[in-house]
Amino acid sequence: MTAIEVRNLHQRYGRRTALNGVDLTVADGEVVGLLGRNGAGKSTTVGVIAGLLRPDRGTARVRGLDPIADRREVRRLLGVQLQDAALHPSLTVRELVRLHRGFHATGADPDELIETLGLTGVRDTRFENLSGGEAQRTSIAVALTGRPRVALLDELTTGLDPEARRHLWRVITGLRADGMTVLLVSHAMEEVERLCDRVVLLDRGRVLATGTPAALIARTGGDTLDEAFLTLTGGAG
Ligand SMILES: Nc1ncnc2c1ncn2[C@@H]1O[C@H](COP(=O)(O)OP(=O)(O)OP(=O)(O)O)[C@@H](O)[C@H]1O
Repeated sequence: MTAIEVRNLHQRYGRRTALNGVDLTVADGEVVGLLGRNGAGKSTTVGVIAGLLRPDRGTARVRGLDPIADRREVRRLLGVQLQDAALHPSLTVRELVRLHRGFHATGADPDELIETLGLTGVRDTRFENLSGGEAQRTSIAVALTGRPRVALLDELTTGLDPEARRHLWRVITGLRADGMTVLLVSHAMEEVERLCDRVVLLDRGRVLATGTPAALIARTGGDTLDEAFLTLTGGAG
């Protein structure tokens, strides 16, 4: 079964072309990194897959379902963590996780999830008073409340301290072992090398390269994914 299938996506914002024919496939159980320079079109792609944005052209499918036409079914399958998630500011971490858990017929135990994300110490703190990293982890907890089969994680660990980042990598590795599929937007190449089976590199709204991290490194003749990224996007030197 294909978890995510994106075909020929085109999206413009006014005169700016954000997506210019993006194709992307994520197999069930795969962890795929979506990489690219700022403005390459990663969040726009995620927005289309999440059903938040109707593309000008092209299609997105989540386990064969249309994110807009089949919104209810897709919501059951999909967990979405967005950059700068706007959660209700005056609710506490625990209230937020419980509230979102209530949107799903089945799902994770809220207190277990709070513990897993390392948020027990701030579970009674309002969202508006959390630190950046705590707010980020709360948005991930909210994305995982329904035990999604497919997760879209947009900048999973941006703004997290090194310990929290490593902790989260272990969380994702564990969820993956349980069969969760992940599309991970990331600028952190170490994270991508550790977590991802495959990467899709976007550049100016097109797929520039795709393959395993090791294959991209080999293809560019460098030693690290950082170098491969810079070589492929023309940013080296
Ligand atoms: N709502 C919008 N209105 C106008 N332009 C937009 C809008 N959203 C995105 N864009 C533009 O579309 C392009 C792609 O943006 P997108 O957010 O998808 O990039 P990204 O790869 O996620 O970038 P980043 O790494 O900075 O998060 C950018 O040029 C951006 O300025």
